[in-house]
Amino acid sequence: MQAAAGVLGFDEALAKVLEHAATVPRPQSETLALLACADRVLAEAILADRDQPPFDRSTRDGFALRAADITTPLKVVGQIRAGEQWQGGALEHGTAVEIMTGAPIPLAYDAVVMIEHIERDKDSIRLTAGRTIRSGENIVPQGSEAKAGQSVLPVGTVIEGAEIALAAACGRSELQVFRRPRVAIVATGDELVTLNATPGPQQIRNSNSYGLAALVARAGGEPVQLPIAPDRRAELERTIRSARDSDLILLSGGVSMGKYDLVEEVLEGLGAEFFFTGVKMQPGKPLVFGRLPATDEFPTQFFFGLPGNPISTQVTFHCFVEPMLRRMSGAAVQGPRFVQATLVEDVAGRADLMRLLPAWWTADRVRPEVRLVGWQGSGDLAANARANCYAVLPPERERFAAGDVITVLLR
Ligand SMILES: Nc1nc2c(c(=O)[nH]1)N[C@H]1C(S)=C(S)[C@@H](COP(=O)(O)OP(=O)(O)OC[C@H]3O[C@@H](n4cnc5c(N)ncnc54)[C@H](O)[C@@H]3O)O[C@H]1N2
Ligand code: MOO
Repeated sequence: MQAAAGVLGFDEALAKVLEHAATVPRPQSETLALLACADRVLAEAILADRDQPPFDRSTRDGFALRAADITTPLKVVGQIRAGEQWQGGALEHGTAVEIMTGAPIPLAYDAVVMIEHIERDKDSIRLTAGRTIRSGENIVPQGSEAKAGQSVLPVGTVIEGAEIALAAACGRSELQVFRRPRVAIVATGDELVTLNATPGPQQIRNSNSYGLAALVARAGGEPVQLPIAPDRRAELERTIRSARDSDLILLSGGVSMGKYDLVEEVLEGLGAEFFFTGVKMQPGKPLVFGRLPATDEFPTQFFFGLPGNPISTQVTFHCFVEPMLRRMSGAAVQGPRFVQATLVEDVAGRADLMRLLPAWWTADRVRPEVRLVGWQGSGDLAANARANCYAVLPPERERFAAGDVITVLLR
């Protein structure tokens, strides 16, 4: 049964989700060991604990010197390795010091000449003909990357390798990160059986709960798989009530036109507000997005009723659930990851809806290309696993030709 709310175009539906995502308050925080912070979101700004670099640093193996001195041969009076400091006393005009990449520049000098750009004769060096050197060349000045006390990473940053390396450079072995939102996953359908059961000939394994759990974890949430809810009002309602202690509910199945598609009816009975009950897209048309009201026990709670067809479930997750979840995990509001690629074959679009078809995207540097993988429709998990993206074919255009640059949804 359909609840009272509209079917929206893709962009309108996405805007609706992002608008509600922006109202979600940031979660509580917790402190974790640095490496346990991967894929989490920063709940504190990371400050540089000292100047970066902490000294004027040589970026090349070569010779430190005064740039203005190199018009004549210079005398090499010593060397400085990374981790050392020049201890050799005053450095007169006409001198140079051999220096390694990463070593501190002596105060008296203002440039480093690469070893490849000099000619050496015993203790004397001179610039190879045709080479020049300017003051400051091959030196990164102290504090030029960050000054001590300066924020180098703001609250809300998703932590990956780059951020972990920077936090480590700032001496941080622990970070304050946001708690992961708990996401209840409820698969509905009388035909579904659990993974450890042997399915009867007409039964279907509940693959959606597993696919969703993996996607939730990757998007920064903590998946909570609830038992399969059969297509009976009372049991469905009981399962949804048992999910009220989570931050978000994802239901799969039971949102289309069938006699036993009860999800919206049961949510409506619980006082749900619906923001949309369908999106002009394929797969994923019956997608439902709404919010349950606060009760004495629980605050308001967003839910998505995802279409049961497994590819519809996954595509709608990437487009709509992931942006909401990223926000709930404390990150800035951001939409799905779209890139562009050249289509290598002709493909049919649909006038009335946006198609998102399983496809293979070659991440080529010069000319990324995309081709459809071929599928049997929105239940085809094997085709979905042969794909690495979805080719996006916007409405109001019935043909897309080989050579057209189109949008691709990454996953
Ligand atoms: N008369 C119409 N029929 C259908 C329409 C329509 O507009 N008019 N829409 C179709 C579209 S599009 C989709 S998508 C499906 C979505 O239906 P439901 O969300 O109600 O999903 P179910 O009917 O429960 O299941 C559909 C399909 O997916 C399989 N499924 C369901 N849950 C799981 C799970 N947890 N793991 C694996 N597979 C699952 C289920 O067995 C069905 O084969 O409706 C179309 N019909
Ligand atoms: O959208 Mo249904 O999602 O086409 O199978």
